[in-house]
Amino acid sequence: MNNNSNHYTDHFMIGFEQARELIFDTVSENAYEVISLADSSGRVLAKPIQANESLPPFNNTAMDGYAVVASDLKEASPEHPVDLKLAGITAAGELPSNVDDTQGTAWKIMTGAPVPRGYDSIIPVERTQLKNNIVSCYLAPKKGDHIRKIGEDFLAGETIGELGEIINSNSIMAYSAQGIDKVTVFARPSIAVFATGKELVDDPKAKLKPGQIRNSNKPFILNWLAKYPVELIDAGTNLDDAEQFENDLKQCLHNQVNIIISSGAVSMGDFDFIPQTIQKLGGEIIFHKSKIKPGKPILFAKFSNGSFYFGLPGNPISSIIGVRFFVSTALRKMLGLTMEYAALASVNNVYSKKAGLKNILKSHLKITSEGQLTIQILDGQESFKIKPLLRSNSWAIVDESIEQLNKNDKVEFYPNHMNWE
Ligand SMILES: Nc1nc2c(c(=O)[nH]1)N[C@H]1C(S)=C(S)[C@@H](COP(=O)(O)OP(=O)(O)OC[C@H]3O[C@@H](n4cnc5c(N)ncnc54)[C@H](O)[C@@H]3O)O[C@H]1N2
Ligand code: MOO
Repeated sequence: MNNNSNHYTDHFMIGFEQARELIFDTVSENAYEVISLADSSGRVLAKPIQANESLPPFNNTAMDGYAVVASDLKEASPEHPVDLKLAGITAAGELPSNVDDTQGTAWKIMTGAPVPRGYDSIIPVERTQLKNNIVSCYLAPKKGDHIRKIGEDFLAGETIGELGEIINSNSIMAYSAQGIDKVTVFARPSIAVFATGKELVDDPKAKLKPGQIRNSNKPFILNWLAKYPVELIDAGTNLDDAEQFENDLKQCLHNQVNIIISSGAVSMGDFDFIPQTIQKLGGEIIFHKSKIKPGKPILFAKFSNGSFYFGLPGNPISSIIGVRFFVSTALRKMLGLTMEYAALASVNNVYSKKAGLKNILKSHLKITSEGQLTIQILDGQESFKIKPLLRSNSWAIVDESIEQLNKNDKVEFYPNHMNWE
């Protein structure tokens, strides 16, 4: 029998929201680094970005057509065209020579070309006819028609990227339009992932011996985290060898890995060596056990070198909940993001649970033909059941006190992945 130190936490289980807030408050933001814009998709801005230049940088035309003086064409209509003298032609990328007297003239101009000084509107080429250098105009334009004004999109100096914003393809277009090729972002947190359990088999080709199962938690955890800007370390599978684990953990601490994750060995079993090893190496257990099902025995600890530890319960669904809701919270803080909040959907089936723990349920969220968000609580909620995940795209969160959900009740939910756009 081991002297499991987590007995003392049996009578105290931290609430789900409280645990996540505590993680968010305990963890600090990562250091900054400057990277090239081309490599920045999915990274988080650590410094705001200002527009270098006004855009458009000059007044230009939105149409292929003629720059004209609107007051010359007041009487123009499809039945009574007004003739103007052709004064010149400019393509996009060219600078027009300016005309002294624009009155009574038109300047041929292509989309994107600067509007020559003295003209105040554009008429599209299809509303005109050109013959012998005379432009017949079939339209009375309003002053400013089809002119894209200097600075109408961006003004030099305005903030176009806020601290904590995630860079996506849209931001890459905007920053490229500004000649910005470097961005300051939060450095990727390093995350080491261990699986523990003597019963685990990593080799997919190996035939299972009695008592063995395949390791599914580690592939999930590595894959889930790979969608975010992190540096992943597969720290191996520990076959319940506490001494080996102690050495591996020492190595992680020596390398100042930001987040260390293990699945398994945090509960009440004789080989649940994670809490003791953490304490032996000077780690402070901040909480062990939360009022949730599945995932109750989750452990969060910190080390004086700045590394954080998440001991995820070994049952597959419990380990998912550990990364989806607890590790993710630390990750968000390290990357300068805000906490995530749940959204609401209407339940479309009846679901019963015991009062006491907050349930986090495998669910299928969909948009109905009426445009409503509905959520179905899936069958097979036990924490060892993996198959329902194949239908599951979200997690419904049902409060401690609730014993039954009825059709059309509102329930909080989170998608499987954090919104990262
Ligand atoms: N006496 C008690 N027993 C248990 C309690 C309790 O409060 N009192 N809590 C139960 C709950 S809830 C959970 S969750 C588990 C958590 O246990 P551990 O974190 O110690 O995990 P293990 O015992 O190592 O494994 C649990 C279960 O999960 C399977 N497993 C483990 N790792 C993997 C992996 N990488 N891939 C796939 N499956 C994995 C393992 O074979 C076990 O079946 O404790 C309960 N017991
Ligand atoms: O709560 Mo354990 O995490 O149900 O399987």
